[in-house]
Amino acid sequence: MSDDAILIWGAGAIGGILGAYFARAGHPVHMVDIVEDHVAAMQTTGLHIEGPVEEFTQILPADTPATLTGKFRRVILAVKAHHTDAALDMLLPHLADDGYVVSAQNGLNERTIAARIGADRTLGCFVNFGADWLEPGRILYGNRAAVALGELDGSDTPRLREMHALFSIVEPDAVKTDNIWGYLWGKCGYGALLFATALTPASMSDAMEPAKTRPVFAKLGTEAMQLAQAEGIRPLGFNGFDPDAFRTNDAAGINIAIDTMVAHNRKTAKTHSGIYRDLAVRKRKTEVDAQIGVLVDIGRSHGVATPALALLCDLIHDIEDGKRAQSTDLLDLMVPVCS
Ligand SMILES: NC(=O)C1=CN([C@@H]2O[C@H](COP(=O)(O)OP(=O)(O)OC[C@H]3O[C@@H](n4cnc5c(N)ncnc54)[C@H](OP(=O)(O)O)[C@@H]3O)[C@@H](O)[C@H]2O)C=CC1
Ligand SMILES: CC(C)(CO)C(=O)C(=O)O
Repeated sequence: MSDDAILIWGAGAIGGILGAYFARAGHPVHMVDIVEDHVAAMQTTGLHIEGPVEEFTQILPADTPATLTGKFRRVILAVKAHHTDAALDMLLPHLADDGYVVSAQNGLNERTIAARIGADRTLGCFVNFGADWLEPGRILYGNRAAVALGELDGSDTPRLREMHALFSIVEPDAVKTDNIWGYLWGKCGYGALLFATALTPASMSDAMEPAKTRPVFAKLGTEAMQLAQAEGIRPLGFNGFDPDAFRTNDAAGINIAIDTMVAHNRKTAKTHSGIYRDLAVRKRKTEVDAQIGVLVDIGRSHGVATPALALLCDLIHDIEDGKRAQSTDLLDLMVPVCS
């Protein structure tokens, strides 16, 4: 017998918001996280969601992977992309035989998950709302933004409709799509721009706006969207990111897209990306290998050079390793490769 609860594996910024909203709406939810104080807070005083979108506190059943028991049919994975494999090692003993995993993450994690459990047990998901884990039991919900769910083969299934209805509790405009890979690749392009903003201490908007370093953002987006094309994917846009403008290297279209993304991110209480927070606040490794390194590898497999993405990867590694400090100089340093 499997447990009817929705298992949220990784109850940080994204997983925490999903779980709190689902539970408040009356759905059975079970949270899992490796941070013991956070698990204790969710069980006792509750998970506090704060910020401009909504404020509420939700007490939630929660466990660490070590104390969890039972099998679950519906699992939402929301750990950082470089923790996907380790989290799968821990969660698979709890996945029911007829169960499936939804990846509420950035990157192409659905490939990793599908390789472990099969594409038929993997549901695709794209999230672009902004959130920060502040401390045990406290999450900032910075802004609403695009969300999409889809089966990896584009089909419409009862479980897709069920998950779409659940995510619509959090984001009423969530989309049920037959092209989830298009959204995931669109986010790979936007994600590359976010990594570039994290080379600097500036907010996402302040880092992206200046004319002199726009060629860096233009080139990163173009490399990523040309890779999507090489993979046979039709990338999709959202919240200002315009994949076609980047793919075709249309300077006017890219400028409009950057202006729109800057305006979108001026409205969030989450001023800096998750990458910035990993580097500057949490002082830990980022998802760069799992998000940008993967793109460089995909480029190599197609014989497509990705000099800007490769340099971005190196610079983020240098910051992680303490060899360089976050600075707008690092964007300047990328300009010659991107012009
Ligand atoms: N935050 C945001 O605004 C957005 C994030 N995303 C993506 O969503 C994904 C999740 O990010 P986010 O919620 O910000 O990350 P967080 O770090 O806030 O949350 C992840 C949580 O999972 C925990 N964790 C790590 N490994 C395991 C494990 N093996 N088992 C259980 N729990 C584990 C982490 O602990 P610890 O901290 O100790 O590692 C942390 O508490 C990422 O891919 C991110 O890029 C996408 C859109 C927006
Ligand atoms: C900025 C954001 C929230 C997308 O809007 C993101 O995906 C991140 O922080 O990595």
